[in-house]
Amino acid sequence: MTHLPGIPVALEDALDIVIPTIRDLHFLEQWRPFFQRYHLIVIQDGDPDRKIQVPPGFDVELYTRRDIERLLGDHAWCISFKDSACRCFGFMVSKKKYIYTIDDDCFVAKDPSGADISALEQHIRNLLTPSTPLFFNTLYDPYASGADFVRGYPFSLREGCPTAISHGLWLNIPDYDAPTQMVKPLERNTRYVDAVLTIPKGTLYPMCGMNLAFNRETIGPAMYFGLMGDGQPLGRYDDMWAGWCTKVICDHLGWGVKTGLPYIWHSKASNPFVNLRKEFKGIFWQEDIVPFFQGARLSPAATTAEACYLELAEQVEQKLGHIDAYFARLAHAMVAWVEAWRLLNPAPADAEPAAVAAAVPKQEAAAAPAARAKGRRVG
Ligand SMILES: O=c1ccn([C@@H]2O[C@H](COP(=O)(O)OP(=O)(O)O[C@H]3O[C@@H](CO)[C@H](O)[C@H]3O)[C@@H](O)[C@H]2O)c(=O)[nH]1
Ligand SMILES: [Mn+2]
Repeated sequence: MTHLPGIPVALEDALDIVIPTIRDLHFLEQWRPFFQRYHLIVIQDGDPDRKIQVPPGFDVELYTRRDIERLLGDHAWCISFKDSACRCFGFMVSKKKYIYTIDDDCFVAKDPSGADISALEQHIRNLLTPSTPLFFNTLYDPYASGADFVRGYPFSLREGCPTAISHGLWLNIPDYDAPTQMVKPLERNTRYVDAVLTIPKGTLYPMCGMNLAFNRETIGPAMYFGLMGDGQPLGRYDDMWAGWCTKVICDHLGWGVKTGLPYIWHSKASNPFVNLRKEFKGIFWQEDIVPFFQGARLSPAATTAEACYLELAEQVEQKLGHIDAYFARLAHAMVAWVEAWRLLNPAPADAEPAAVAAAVPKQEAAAAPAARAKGRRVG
């Protein structure tokens, strides 16, 4: 990968890697050259007493369900259990400016030349260069080396917008929904497309959490992966929910979302029948959810991700509550998430408090346990 002047190839002091897992973490061995210099936050889902194997030499902070309950107290209910959505707890406990999240069945992919892809380096490049959501550049990423804005691109727009999210893709097992997986069980993604695109303002997209990086200081408070898994009617829409909420907020606040490079190698196809059971309500609910987000409007007073998120939570309850009682619970969970984010990331003393108390339903409001997040150091 050719170096971009002024863009660092690593951000070990400014980026944490978040991994949700129900498995041993032997996959890290292949990422060692790329990840060893970073702090890893592992969210161990399922049985908190299971001892997961972590290869030696990594700087790992491990959190189990028991830690989540301990640190969040009565707010812990908003963090999903038995679903990869639990990863968002890692976003909350991190203290770094950037987050990279990856699944434990994702490995280092190779580009067409056969070279290992430095996924993290490409995500850092995507995040540290501007996005172009207001006007589409037909030669893809104008900030990439060997590319630029094409003729007719307004010069007034060439500074671009700050990038909030970098959405990477996957070779081998594509992130298909269960019905598609069932009719195309043998399909593998072998196409390496050498492009990074800004998703235009006003356009939603299906965000996958498998290979994702974002600016935690800007869009982090809205990167809630919803109420999924155990006890919930929905699964495998965790990243979709976060993607729809954050895209509406990025559009409102003038931030950009990029998709494309880097690729990782997704090695394991999860069971399509289990996936269908998790997804099926989402498959028809999303025909109402997507128009809701397409029509969502935020007020000019909402100038932070947190304030935007609370406005969205109210609209979710008002406009999706008729579909199923789940959406009122999800709206309350969105508010509890913001409250929990505040518990672990208190705003600086001179910051303006955004009105939350009014939005938090009494039965789910909670005493604020004094908590500086501390997981168990492993490795
Ligand atoms: O209950 C669970 C199940 C899994 N995990 C961890 O989450 C990731 C993803 O799990 P897996 O690779 O088995 O599932 P996929 O279907 O490939 O995941 C993709 O589908 C999306 C649905 O949420 C998800 O965003 C994608 O990642 C692994 O690290 C598991 O260990 C878990 O923590 N809890
Ligand atoms: Mn997987």
